[in-house]
Amino acid sequence: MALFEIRELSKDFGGVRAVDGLDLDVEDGEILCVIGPNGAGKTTLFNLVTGMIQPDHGSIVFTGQNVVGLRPSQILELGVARTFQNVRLFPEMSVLENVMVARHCRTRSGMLKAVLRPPSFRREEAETRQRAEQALAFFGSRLVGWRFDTPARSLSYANRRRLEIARALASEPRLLLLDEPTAGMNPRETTELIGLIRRIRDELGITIALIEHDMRLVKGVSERVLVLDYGQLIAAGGYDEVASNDRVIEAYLGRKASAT
Ligand SMILES: Nc1ncnc2c1ncn2[C@@H]1O[C@H](COP(=O)(O)OP(=O)(O)OP(=O)(O)O)[C@@H](O)[C@H]1O
Repeated sequence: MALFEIRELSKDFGGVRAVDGLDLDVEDGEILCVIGPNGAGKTTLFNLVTGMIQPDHGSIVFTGQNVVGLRPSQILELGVARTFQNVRLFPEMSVLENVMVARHCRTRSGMLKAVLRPPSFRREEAETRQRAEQALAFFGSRLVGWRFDTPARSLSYANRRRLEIARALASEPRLLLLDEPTAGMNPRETTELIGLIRRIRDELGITIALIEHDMRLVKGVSERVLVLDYGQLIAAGGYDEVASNDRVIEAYLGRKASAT
């Protein structure tokens, strides 16, 4: 059984059909890239899958459960985490606090316990801290040590993007959705991220789907590439297969000369 099954998924915005009758399976443990020209429906697809918007038609089944109609927090609890095209952190909170907060979906203590601080709360808090530190340690020396206490707003852009991924990891997802993770990164940082994405899958067993415009990353990391155009799946396969597909060249690569 696929980890994720999408059937006949459609979403309209006024007169625009952003996602148009999409059928799509994501296999457990794969690294998948979703590409396509601007406005092809990639972000809308991620928004539908994470419950941020509701489809007009179709089903989205994650580990056997239809998640259409669930709230984003419920979908996160089931194990689908994401990052955003525009980094969304708590700028005044520290690096460590940003990640600890993201574990909220895995903790049980409520407001009362946070005020009274019984032993069960302190145990849970210690575990939350430890798990957050583990998620940050995944990025080598970049987000650890003195950086734990640094406010997120003072991080470099690349480190903010890494912190967003650490936040998603801290929620212990089975499926991680990354929306343009290399936006604003230089070539060296992009190469580093390719290695990191592979490690997330290999070491943590997390299935990864990413939207990306940077073809170095798409080529370097994806085992399967899906190409959307006008909300429809026009091609799927390995990078080389997709890159030589006439419909893709016409719809996407032809319009983006840098995609080689
Ligand atoms: N909230 C919205 N209201 C109205 N139209 C929207 C909304 N969200 C997306 N659209 C439209 O739906 C279509 C698909 O947009 P979407 O952002 O999903 O594309 P994309 O492939 O992610 O593009 P990009 O690569 O530029 O991020 C576009 O025509 C867009 O203008």
